[in-house]
Amino acid sequence: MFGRVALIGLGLIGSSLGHAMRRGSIAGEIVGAARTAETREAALRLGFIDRGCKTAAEAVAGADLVILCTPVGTYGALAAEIAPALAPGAIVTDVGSVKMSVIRDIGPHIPKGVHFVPGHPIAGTEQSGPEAGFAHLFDGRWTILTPTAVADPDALARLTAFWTACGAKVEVMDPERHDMVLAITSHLPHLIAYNIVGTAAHLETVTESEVIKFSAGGFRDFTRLAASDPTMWRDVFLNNREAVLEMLGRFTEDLISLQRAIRYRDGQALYDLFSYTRQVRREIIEAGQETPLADFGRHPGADTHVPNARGGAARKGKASE
Ligand SMILES: NC(=O)c1ccc[n+]([C@@H]2O[C@H](COP(=O)([O-])OP(=O)(O)OC[C@H]3O[C@@H](n4cnc5c(N)ncnc54)[C@H](O)[C@@H]3O)[C@@H](O)[C@H]2O)c1
Ligand SMILES: O=C(O)C(=O)C[C@]1(C(=O)O)C=C[C@@H](O)C=C1
Repeated sequence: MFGRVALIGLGLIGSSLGHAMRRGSIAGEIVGAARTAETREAALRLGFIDRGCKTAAEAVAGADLVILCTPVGTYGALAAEIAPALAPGAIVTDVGSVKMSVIRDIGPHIPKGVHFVPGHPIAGTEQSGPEAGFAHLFDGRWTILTPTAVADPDALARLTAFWTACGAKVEVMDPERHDMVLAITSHLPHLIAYNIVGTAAHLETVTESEVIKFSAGGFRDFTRLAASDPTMWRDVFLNNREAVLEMLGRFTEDLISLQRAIRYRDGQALYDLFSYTRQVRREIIEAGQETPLADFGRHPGADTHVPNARGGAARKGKASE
């Protein structure tokens, strides 16, 4: 499918892509860029690259497809570094968890004749580094592509075929909508996890009690998310600031409603919400995670107001409507 693919960053996502490319015989040669010899050696030993380079500029020379797999805060400097070395006709893409900032940071550096199509696989774990990857990470999961208005249709089609060959289902989305959707479905859950684990750990320290030792399953589920890579998530929150703050505002309002329901012993309100959320979970499982992305944000009785794919506004009413 591609003669030479350059992976910039050989952590969880870079290594998983390398393994997936091997599995599907997608690339003639996989070149990987990592700053440390230790990472390059691990990648060669694990067999998901053919050649390791110390710099990104070295790795992209002669590549037909270049995939940035580093934290989103690095993209501007990396794009500036690789720009002069990119081959004419190459496709540059990324896997970053935020899309507006990626377009802002990479877009201006892309030379004429090189095609830029941003992307984001909605698949991952709390692990990081070259040992963390595996070939089936993307199987049956969504990858969202957010081409700009000037994107080359052929490059978009080739990248769609690439992700499909890696096992993913592909959806094209407006980058602004992507950032709003992911703010509520991925970024906020991580923020909540970081916060609750931090609060519990602090409580344990100040009360000198064994809060964490006796932690229940619910708390342990949060600790998995809260173990995710600090650099990656720092960059996500700094680069999806507006959308996360918007969703955090809505979340806080809903949390205060719950607080009031508990204070005023409004069991019906609690029961109604918990029944609804249980149904959401069942629908996701029944759909085998195939719940359309456009369906997020439904809430019983809520006047949920979600920007639609064209940047306009789509109102969603009660779930039963
Ligand atoms: N972890 C997930 O669940 C997940 C899922 C989807 C997308 N993403 C996105 O994928 C990207 C990579 O995340 P990951 O989970 O693979 O992280 P990771 O920490 O496992 O890997 C990132 C790698 O990039 C390297 N790196 C950092 N700066 C670099 C630079 N300037 N030049 C070269 N290498 C550099 C790091 O040393 C590390 O090996 C991020 O943009 C993240 O937002 C992550
Ligand atoms: O499953 C996990 O551990 C993840 O955090 C993966 C997850 C997510 O929130 O679903 C995290 C960040 C991404 O950009 C995409 C996927």
